[in-house]
Amino acid sequence: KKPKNFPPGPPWVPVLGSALHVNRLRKQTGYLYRATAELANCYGPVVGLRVGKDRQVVLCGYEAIKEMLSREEFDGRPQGLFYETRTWGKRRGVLLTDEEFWQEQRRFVLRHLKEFGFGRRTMAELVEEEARQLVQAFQKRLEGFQNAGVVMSMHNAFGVYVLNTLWSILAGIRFSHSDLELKKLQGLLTELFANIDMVGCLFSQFPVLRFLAPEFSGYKQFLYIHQRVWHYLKAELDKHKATFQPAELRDFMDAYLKILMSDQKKSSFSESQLLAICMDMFMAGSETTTKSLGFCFLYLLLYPDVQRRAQAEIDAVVGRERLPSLSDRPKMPYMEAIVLESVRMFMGRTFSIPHRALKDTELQGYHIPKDTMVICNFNGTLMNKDIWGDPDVFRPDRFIDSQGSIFIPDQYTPFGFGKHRCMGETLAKSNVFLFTASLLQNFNFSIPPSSLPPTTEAVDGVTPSPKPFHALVTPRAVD
Ligand code: HEM
Repeated sequence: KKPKNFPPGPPWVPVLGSALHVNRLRKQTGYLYRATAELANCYGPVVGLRVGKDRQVVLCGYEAIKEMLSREEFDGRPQGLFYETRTWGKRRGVLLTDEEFWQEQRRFVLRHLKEFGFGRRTMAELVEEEARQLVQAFQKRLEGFQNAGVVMSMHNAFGVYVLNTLWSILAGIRFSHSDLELKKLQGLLTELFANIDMVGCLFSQFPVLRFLAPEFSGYKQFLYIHQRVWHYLKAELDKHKATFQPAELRDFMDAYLKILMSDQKKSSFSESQLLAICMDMFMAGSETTTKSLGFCFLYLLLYPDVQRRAQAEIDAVVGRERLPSLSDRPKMPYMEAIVLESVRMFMGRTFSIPHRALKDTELQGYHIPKDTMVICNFNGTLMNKDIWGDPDVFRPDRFIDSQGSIFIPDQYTPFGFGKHRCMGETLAKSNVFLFTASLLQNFNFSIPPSSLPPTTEAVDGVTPSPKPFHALVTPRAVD
């Protein structure tokens, strides 16, 4: 039964709630974010749903999103089977935990990512090294083809390089592009991301299905992938333990191990929690950044004039003698605006990570009972015509004011805000900036001859991906 004054939405039927209605709309529109945006057109910016056992409220307007993200009673994260299974039987990590446990762990992670986690090398050096490797890999592919160029698959060109910046910080590891185990793992994660949604999946909404239909409900595959990830991380942790030197901490794993060995550690610290943090970083950091880069290059193909303007800026600020560095960033507002616009195009097609009401409360005048899942549909802000005018157009200029400086409207919140704000924003933006600037400095990207322009329709999932696309990559002529 709908609670009194619960946000408006489609009718609830026994057991299924509004699941069939939402599913029908999803099939019609192709995406869950579009289905809920349609519901917002019908019922208003705060939509109330029930999907199986989950009571959900989807927010599609800036006012509602701002209110929810800035109020502490919405700082919970959902509970239940799905959130326990993903961290091997108990809710752990930093991505989907809450209250005191999460506060302690978030504080530790943030401090060590800043102070120590970047290790002996700074984050700038790490990202610059990966950008150099990326450019070299492209140059190698082009060897022998001179000016004719090579047609390359672009939607998956960045995964290993993004992962390397993250993994160097966490565990001091750099993968080679051909590492087979890593490729397998990345493939599994991508598959998982395409098969579940931000709001869970069939077995989390209808838990009995894990017994009745373990394969159909996604439970079996979910369990399998998370076990694979666990084995992968555990093997690394064992290596760290075997070579650990308390006086010479190498990376985040070492810093955490040191705390685990101290007498004063709080009860939220454990070895499984360390593995869960690594997995969360893996999941929150690699797919998001890689897909933002994917959308970035998709739009650069579709908007060659944006590419030319970026290259003119790179030539003027950096020249052609050295690769761009992060210290060039403040002098390159157009490149910075490309980063903001690419992330808008990516996050404008999805939701935030779900929050949970920690107590009975109100939001925008509606009653929200304790434990309701509350989720932001960023499509309602990042792709809103009233805010952006032409949201479907890739126009970095929208982030540049009349003085030529970066201007970011309040409604631009792809990293969330409030207490759960993204922990990897700086790293993600640095990666997108430097990888894109380094490639554009050296190559031109165009639609391959006799191919149609790539579609901007995405593959749905936890986060959207560009559909596979190719670019003709040619070396830039040196003047
Ligand atoms: C373009 C890339 C990225 C985007 C668009 C993005 C976006 C977000 C969003 C919307 C949230 C949820 C905020 C909320 O629940 O209110 C979030 C949380 C989070 N992100 Fe990111 N993120 C990105 C990259 C990264 C990277 C590279 C890392 C890791 C270094 C990371 C780690 C996290 C973590 C750990 C959280 C959970 C924070 C918490 O609940 O306290 N993210 N991110």
